[in-house]
Amino acid sequence: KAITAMAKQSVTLDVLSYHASASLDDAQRLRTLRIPSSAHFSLHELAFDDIEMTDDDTLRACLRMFLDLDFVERFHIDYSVLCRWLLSVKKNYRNVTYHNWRHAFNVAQMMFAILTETQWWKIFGELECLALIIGCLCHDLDHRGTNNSFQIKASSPLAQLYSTSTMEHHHFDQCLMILNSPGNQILLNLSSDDYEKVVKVLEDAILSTDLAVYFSKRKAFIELVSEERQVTPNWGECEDRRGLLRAMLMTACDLAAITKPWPVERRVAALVAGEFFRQGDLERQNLNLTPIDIMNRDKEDELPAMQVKFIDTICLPIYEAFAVLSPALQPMLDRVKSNRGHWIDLSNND
Ligand SMILES: CCCOc1ccc(S(=O)(=O)N2CCN(C)CC2)cc1-c1nc(CC)cc(=O)[nH]1
Ligand SMILES: [Zn+2]
Repeated sequence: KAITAMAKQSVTLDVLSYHASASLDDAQRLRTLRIPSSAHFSLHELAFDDIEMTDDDTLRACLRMFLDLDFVERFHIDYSVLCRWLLSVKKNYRNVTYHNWRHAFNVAQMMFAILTETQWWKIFGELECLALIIGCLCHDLDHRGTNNSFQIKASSPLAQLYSTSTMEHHHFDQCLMILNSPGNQILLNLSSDDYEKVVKVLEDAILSTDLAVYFSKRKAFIELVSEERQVTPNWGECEDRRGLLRAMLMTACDLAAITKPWPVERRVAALVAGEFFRQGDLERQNLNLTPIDIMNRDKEDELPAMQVKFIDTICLPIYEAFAVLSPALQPMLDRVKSNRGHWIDLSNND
């Protein structure tokens, strides 16, 4: 009991140093910017690339997504509160190599593109779509560039709080903290019933981004897809099926760099590797441990082979299932396969 309280205390201190709310004038400035169309930002593209965008562009693109999904009207979201909330979310991502604001933004854009291109937004309804988009933007909040097993090995304050899905529980904590911060309460005008529902879907969505949770749910999803072979209208009626599809959607969006054109995938894989190798360095220096291969700089030349394994064991199953559910997602599966070819070529050169 004392340990938990102490851990909570030290995490709170740790988190407080990082829980920052955006400044009023930042929000004021964002609020006055013109918001271009989703076509201008290519937000409906499954092959979307944010490389040309400034940070301001990413914030305006998020405002565009909220406007086009009709969230502002439907949930009476105060526009300046929405601006402040977006800035606070962005501010609570750290400057790490991969798990930063840009990753969160790309995951949210992929969710927007899939929900609209497949018309699945009709299955989930506005409340669950709101929770999914908020969940994508918040799903890696305050990530330190180290994974769950590092937290346990380092017995970090977070690991003392959460022994499973350590980081994902923290991301959800941070998400709620920002949603409940004065001036950032975009859900303020929801009925208490709707608020409860959004928070429940939000928690499931963020916890679903733990690959361990994906592995535990994937079998049921693939079996369901092989029976149904498409998203029949009655998918919407069954809460469990909707929950399963939401969980798989979060993973599909979280890993979506693997489905992008080769120049994008190659660039993002380098960021993932950079963050993994940094964790490996920390494990050597601070924990006196030999890092696992994927985090071991000395095994850098095995990276293409690792990506092929990543594609075969984690990515292909989910994007194959999605391509069965909706032909609109076939291009994602095609690009995963062509990226696999590039990684195979690179693994033969070593
Ligand atoms: C690019 C640097 C190497 O990157 C990887 C190496 C190995 C594997 S793995 O499938 O064998 N596996 C995953 C589950 N771990 C628990 C054990 C290791 C995955 C990646 C990888 N992960 C992501 C998601 C963050 C993105 C990405 O592009 N590549
Ligand atoms: Zn993520």
